[in-house]
Amino acid sequence: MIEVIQASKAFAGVEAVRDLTCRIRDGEVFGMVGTNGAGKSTLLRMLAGVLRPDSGEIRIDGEPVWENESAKSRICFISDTGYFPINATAESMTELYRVVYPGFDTERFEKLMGRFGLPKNQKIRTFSRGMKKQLSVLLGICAGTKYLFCDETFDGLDPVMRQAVKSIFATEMLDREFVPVVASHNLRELEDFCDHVGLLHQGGILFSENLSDLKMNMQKVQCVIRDPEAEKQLLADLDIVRLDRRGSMLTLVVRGDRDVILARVQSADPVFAEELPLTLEEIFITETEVAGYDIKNIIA
Ligand SMILES: Nc1ncnc2c1ncn2[C@@H]1O[C@H](COP(=O)(O)OP(=O)(O)OP(=O)(O)O)[C@@H](O)[C@H]1O
Repeated sequence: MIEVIQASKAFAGVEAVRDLTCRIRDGEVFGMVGTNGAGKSTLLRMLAGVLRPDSGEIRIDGEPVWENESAKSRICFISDTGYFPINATAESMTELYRVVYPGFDTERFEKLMGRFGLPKNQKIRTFSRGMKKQLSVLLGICAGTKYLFCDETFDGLDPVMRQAVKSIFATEMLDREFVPVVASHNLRELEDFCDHVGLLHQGGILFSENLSDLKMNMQKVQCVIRDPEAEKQLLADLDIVRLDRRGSMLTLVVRGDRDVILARVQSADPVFAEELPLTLEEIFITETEVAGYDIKNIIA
């Protein structure tokens, strides 16, 4: 488990991370989202022991990570830019990784390279952006570390590749201790493979929630209620966090249990009522609006 306890980090007076506390549990894929400059990369670099917090603590499996080789040996960090030496090939990168990560699984790497159709001996500088990201992920997975920190590594991967990475993550999590932490701007991309999501804004964390709990506790319903009095009563009874009215059609985002909400809507004798899927993006937009943040500045 990773524990971040009241961590802060400033650069020349800019508070990149401010008094941030959160936990990343084993057995979960943790997604980190937020605005530009929210502090995601700074937090990831502190988690990886690359940056030292000005105050507060970062603990990996109970040990402080800063200047702790034992904690760091459990971490592989893929930065947003993905560093490859100028003439590097995938083959030469494996040599480098084998030195840094004694548990690097060469056989698995070669299998995955074949599955992804990536060339082993072509200069990486000639790869497309997406191919470089795929290679970074495969190197990171095969490093064999318990924790894999990915900074915007998945932004720009196509849906088929995202699905492939998701299934590899799932296999790794079944086979060994593996805890991926993925920072991204794109809620839709994260929704595909995260169990838990933390939303950062201006150096702080707005929410850190289990994705299925988030979804279970909020519902979206579209309905038309004929009787104005029944409609008024329905709206008064439900814990509505967002209401959109187009003519007689109501679209409601409601906090609470799905069955209870749907039964209450039915009891208002609707002409029409339908449950709609709620995306992670909508949940965050709603939650952040409730928290008083201007969502246009939060979701990139
Ligand atoms: N080395 C640095 N020197 C000075 N300021 C920095 C440095 N690294 C980060 N910052 C500042 O800290 C704040 C947080 O930056 P950070 O890169 O952590 O955000 P981010 O959430 O990853 O942003 P983005 O989504 O745009 O990549 C920003 O205001 C940034 O300018």
